[in-house]
Amino acid sequence: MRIVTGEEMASVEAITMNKIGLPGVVLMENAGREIARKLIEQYGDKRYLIVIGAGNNGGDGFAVARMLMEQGITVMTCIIPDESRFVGDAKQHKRIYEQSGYRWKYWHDIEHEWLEMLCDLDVIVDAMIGTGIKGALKDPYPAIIKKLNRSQKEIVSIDLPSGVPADETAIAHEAVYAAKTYSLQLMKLSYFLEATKPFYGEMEVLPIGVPPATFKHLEKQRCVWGEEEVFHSWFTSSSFAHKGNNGRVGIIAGNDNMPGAASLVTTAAVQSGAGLLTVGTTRPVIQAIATHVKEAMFTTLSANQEGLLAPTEKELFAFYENKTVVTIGPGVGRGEHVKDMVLHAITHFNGPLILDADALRVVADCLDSIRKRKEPLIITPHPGEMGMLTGYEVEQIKQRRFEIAEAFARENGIYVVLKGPHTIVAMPDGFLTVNMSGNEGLAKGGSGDVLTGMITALVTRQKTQVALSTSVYLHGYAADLYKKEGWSTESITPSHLIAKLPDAFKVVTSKS
Ligand SMILES: NC(=O)C1=CN([C@@H]2O[C@H](COP(=O)(O)OP(=O)(O)OC[C@H]3O[C@@H](n4cnc5c(N)ncnc54)[C@H](O)[C@@H]3O)[C@@H](O)[C@H]2O)[C@@H](O)CC1
Ligand SMILES: Nc1ncnc2c1ncn2[C@@H]1O[C@H](COP(=O)(O)OP(=O)(O)O)[C@@H](O)[C@H]1O
Ligand SMILES: [K+]
Repeated sequence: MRIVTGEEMASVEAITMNKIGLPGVVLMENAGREIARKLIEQYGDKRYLIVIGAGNNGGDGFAVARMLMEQGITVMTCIIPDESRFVGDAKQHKRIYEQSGYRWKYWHDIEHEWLEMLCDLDVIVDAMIGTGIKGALKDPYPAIIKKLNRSQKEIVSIDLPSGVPADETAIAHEAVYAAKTYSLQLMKLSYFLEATKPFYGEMEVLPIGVPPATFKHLEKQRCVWGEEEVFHSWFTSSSFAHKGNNGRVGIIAGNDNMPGAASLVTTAAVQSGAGLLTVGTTRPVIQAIATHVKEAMFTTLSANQEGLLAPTEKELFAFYENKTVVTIGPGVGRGEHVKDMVLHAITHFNGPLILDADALRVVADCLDSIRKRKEPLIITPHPGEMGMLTGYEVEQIKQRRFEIAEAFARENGIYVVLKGPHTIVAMPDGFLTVNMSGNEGLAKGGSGDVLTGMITALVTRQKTQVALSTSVYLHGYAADLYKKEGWSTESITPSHLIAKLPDAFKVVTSKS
């Protein structure tokens, strides 16, 4: 499922109409039929108010109103702008509605009896503004939206909650708080942002007949990576595989005060299929974790007086030998020692390199070396770490996460896993995948270490993009499985996630 901005949606619709030859009125008819069908399925024979704006979103509203009325359902249709404002497909659908014998009223004529009207209606359909919103909301929309939001009625928005932009533009005005949003054909980007998602309520995508052939014309390709994609992209190990085929994994993690991070990343990698795994860490960390990570081998790396890893060049070269992937970061602590180690791996390790947690703090200083690197480099920042890398405030990262992740991946030729609800994976060529699994049970120290372990294991056995997007999906899905079993999200810990991986991984062999 693709994710688009308003402009991108308009561009695929334009190709549908102008090149493929499917008229806009037909798309609008399809939208009306799908939405009316859904409304009847969800709410049945209730009393509806359809609130219509002057653009094509309003045109959808006329189509929905007509189709509900054709079923004998009670509908009150009201329009906000002067009727002369309707043009094109919306004008055509207004005409079809009127020629079918149905009536509408002006909003300003019914406004004074709004409170009485509320007693006689159950569902409000918001067909005021969709992807065509421009700038700050103009009168009378803010006041109308306030009224609708206060009505305590079920509001269903067509395509977008009116007032919410489809893209990453911040909203500084009123917007409809919908109980449900029926998004037309493709998902809109603002659904994935913390500031705008709450306006959507429950979101469902309804097909309106835009041919998939048009999607390849989209300049930016963004997709949801879910169960279907995980299943179809998975490359199964051969039954003749030996441990060497499943990756010789090296993880540099932990410090004397943080053995837990090393333990979580390692256990998650083992549980995700790593063939041979070596942990490079301090002696005390090895003593602390060796008994419960039985499958791992250990290499003692030098530490400084504070118990932080400070491996010598010789130790690092020896560590890279025969490794098909190296991961650096979880629990390594902060300090100069980290920069030396990370820069060394960027320059001298000839394989996929994953940088996480404390290792990310030094990435901004290593960008010249990163750009020269040939093998894949993967970073896994949360918004705070992404802020450090790019110089943006955390709030800016959250608001413009698609744009920032994509730009950073492209400019530096790397893979960016920008974590948080709806984690984004950005590829060096600008392709983005977005995750829909996971819940607030993951918002705990150590969850990121588990994800990094999973990525480490998968990167040597799958295409890099598949390994990253699939790890992110399964990581969140493991948390969702607990929720489905009735666990409270408070009780889900990173260790539980690892214990659930065998169930989560069932997705790669069979669809539920
Ligand atoms: N034939 C088509 O073009 C199709 C369009 N579709 C629908 O059309 C929508 C997009 O249509 P449009 O591009 O006409 O745009 P919209 O109908 O989403 O919005 C444009 C209308 O909103 C008003 N508006 C914009 N910004 C405003 C602001 N800040 N304050 C107050 N009013 C504002 C404009 O004056 C105009 O009347 C989609 O969301 C979808 O619902 C679908 O029916 C598919 C077919
Ligand atoms: N509310 C949430 N919903 C979904 N996923 C979440 C949520 N909060 C955190 N996560 C996920 O949990 C992980 C947390 O990683 P991170 O912040 O690096 O934690 P840590 O450094 O403590 O391991 C990421 O994969 C993130 O996407
Ligand atoms: K709308």
